[in-house]
Amino acid sequence: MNVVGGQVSRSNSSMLHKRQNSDNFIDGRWYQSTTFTEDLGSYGGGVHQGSVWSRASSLRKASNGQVSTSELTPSLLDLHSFDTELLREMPKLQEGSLINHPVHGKSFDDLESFLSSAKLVNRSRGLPENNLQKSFSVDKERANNVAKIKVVVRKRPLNKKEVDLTEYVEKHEFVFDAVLNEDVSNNEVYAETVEHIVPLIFNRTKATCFAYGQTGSGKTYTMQPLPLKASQDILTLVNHRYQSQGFQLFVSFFEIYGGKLFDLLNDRKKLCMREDGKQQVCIVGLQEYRVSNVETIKDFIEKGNASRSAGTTGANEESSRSHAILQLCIKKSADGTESRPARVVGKLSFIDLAGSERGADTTNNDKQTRLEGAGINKITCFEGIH
Ligand SMILES: Nc1ncnc2c1ncn2[C@@H]1O[C@H](COP(=O)(O)OP(=O)(O)OP(=O)(O)O)[C@@H](O)[C@H]1O
Repeated sequence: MNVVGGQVSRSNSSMLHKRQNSDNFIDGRWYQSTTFTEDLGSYGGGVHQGSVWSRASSLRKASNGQVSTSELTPSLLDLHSFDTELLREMPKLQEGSLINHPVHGKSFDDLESFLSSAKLVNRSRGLPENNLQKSFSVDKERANNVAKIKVVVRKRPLNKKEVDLTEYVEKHEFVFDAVLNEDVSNNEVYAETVEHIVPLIFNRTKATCFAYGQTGSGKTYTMQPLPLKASQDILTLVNHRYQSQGFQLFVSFFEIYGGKLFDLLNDRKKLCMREDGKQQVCIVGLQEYRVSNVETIKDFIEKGNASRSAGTTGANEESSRSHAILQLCIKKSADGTESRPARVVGKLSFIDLAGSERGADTTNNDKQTRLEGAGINKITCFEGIH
């Protein structure tokens, strides 16, 4: 693999960090990438058939905590992820209608206080104080796009059916935040991607981790252990650092299959996705469960995984045919007790995307599998979701 720029390698592993170049198909192996985003507000999104969509510039939080307008580097893309809010089912809702509902926890109120207290608007644009209000609506919209993105590529070992085609592979250069070789364990993947984000969700942060890559590249293998490890760490914080502060952990799990939504923790009940007046995506009828011990979470995750739509493709015998979204939500009531309804404080979303499929991977597939593939590739664009 070609590498340019500085590298830092872990003393005890083959992890390589920062500014590395690689192919989607390198050294005869397929790669999948894990992307992690943190967001201060709402989410939108766009991933277009293997490439991450980015904007030319955005507000970005610097290491000193200030936000500045800057060009995005290739390794820090302004990708919107998508977020969901739970909505109780309402019998009179019409298909496709917009609905208003109390947005739990965050959004513009929190963001406004964040922006004004940090004087982000003035600092980032150099405007006089009295222009602050005038420019606020523009900045509010831009600040909603504030995102930190980390893109990590993991290389998997060849399987028995694969041959090493390294010498025939065209070389292309890409830049990632980290590249994890085939001897890196799932625990190390967790440490590299999710672990440091967990404490932030107790502080009004919503974050998304998703795996993206071709069918058979190892997305499910990589993603499946992450929510359980994150839950363990969340519960440790709830029971120790935040003991008696009224934080509660909730889990929900659903999939998008063939353009439809199914609740994986509620007998695959069909769900509706809607957008409210604040462009928040709402999953109507999705069940979420309060969890307070790791065993229960493990059971939920296993149950959800067992309910996922799976099939066989030319490239993967046990291919996920759906996009699966598992959310860990931290809530807290206003007074920290359980007597009042809890509101969302932060959320961690894990998205195991169905594999993007090349035509070459689907030549042996039957009609249903090909239609699934077309649907998967279409939905991967997240059109209509954000
Ligand atoms: N890092 C790894 N080490 C060992 N085996 C791996 C690794 N990554 C993936 N595999 C194996 O490769 C096969 C394909 O992996 P997986 O099902 O996770 O791919 P996928 O990208 O989720 O595919 P699809 O999109 O079709 O669902 C599985 O048998 C899995 O056990």
